[in-house]
Amino acid sequence: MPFTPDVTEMLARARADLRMGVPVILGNILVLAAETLTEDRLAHMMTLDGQAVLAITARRAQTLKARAYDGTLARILLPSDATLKWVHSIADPADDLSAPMKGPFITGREGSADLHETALNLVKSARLLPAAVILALDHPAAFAAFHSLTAVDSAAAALLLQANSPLHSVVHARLPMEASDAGQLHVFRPENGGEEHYAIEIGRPDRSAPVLCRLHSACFTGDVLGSLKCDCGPQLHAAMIQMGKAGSGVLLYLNQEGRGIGLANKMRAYSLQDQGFDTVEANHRLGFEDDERDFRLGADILKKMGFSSVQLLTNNPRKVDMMAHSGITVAKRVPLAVGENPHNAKYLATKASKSGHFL
Ligand SMILES: Nc1nc2c(ncn2[C@@H]2O[C@H](COP(=O)(O)OP(=O)(O)OP(=O)(O)O)[C@@H](O)[C@H]2O)c(=O)[nH]1
Ligand SMILES: [Zn+2]
Repeated sequence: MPFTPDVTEMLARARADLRMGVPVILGNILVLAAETLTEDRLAHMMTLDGQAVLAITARRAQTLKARAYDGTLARILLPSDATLKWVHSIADPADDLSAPMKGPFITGREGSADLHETALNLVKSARLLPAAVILALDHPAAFAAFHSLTAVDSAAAALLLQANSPLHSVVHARLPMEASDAGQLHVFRPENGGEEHYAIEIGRPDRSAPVLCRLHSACFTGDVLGSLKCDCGPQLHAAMIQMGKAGSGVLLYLNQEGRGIGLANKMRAYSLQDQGFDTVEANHRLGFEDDERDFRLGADILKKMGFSSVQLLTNNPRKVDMMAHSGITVAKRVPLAVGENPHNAKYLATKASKSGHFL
């Protein structure tokens, strides 16, 4: 039926619901994001039949010393007297150092954890802390209808959450900039209701030759505020100036703030960095991988714009590999080492030693 939302659209609703603290139904489980859970909803859930669990990633479980029987995740059984503070202290590492004794935890290993994994991917895609309170329901459809909850087919959701959503060009217009007065800004919108991404085209690059290209991930703190904690702002500006001088180039501005964890989680990571953890350790303590970005969308945008070969301005080997795997030839890697200062020297050293960045 043309008016009925499809699974992609239901997933977008589910993301919005979870961000507001509204539970959603995935297959036969009830999912509540730990970050946005409220006292009322937790209390109501505890009146329902069944054993609720708090699903966290194996990364977070490692910090908490909870057994992760399910590979990528752990299912901590909710005790009958579980409080909101208990849930939050497991999901959020903010007070790990001041209140380290959180366990011992009893973790589940019965049955499949596939739905729990999909639920965590959904919560991550909503840019929330990767932790969810989950309860299996006997009659999910009736429960969803009674409480007006968004219900999503779990198998289709699992596939969609792994896939790269198709992007569509929305508009492009002339934009004279300091780096070049022959600029154009293109806006691309994904079908899944996620963040838009931008391409800044400088000059009229020849589509049949390798274009000077930068794949830049959004960094509000570095790009806009001039933060000294990273090198993003200087890299953005240096790349634009280099393209301006060369007379042509394309800069992809991908809205993947905080290496794909979102600004709120990045600020949580910064707080942990102030407690002494490096950029990679901070992501892990929050329950994320080092880098949650999907660079395939950069290759998609280039193809949509008619490019097949790039001279890539980067120090990140993953970006080079992804281009090659996605059918874009990297004719040359152009190093982009700018913006080192006393505040970010350790951050840059960690990227080189732990993430394999070229120096
Ligand atoms: N999670 C997290 N993200 C960070 C931190 N510092 C910077 N970022 C984010 O890291 C991303 C930096 O992206 P890029 O400029 O593409 O940098 P890169 O992956 O090092 O690759 P190149 O600059 O191309 O060499 C941005 O999304 C920033 O918001 C941090 O300490 N933690
Ligand atoms: Zn940055």
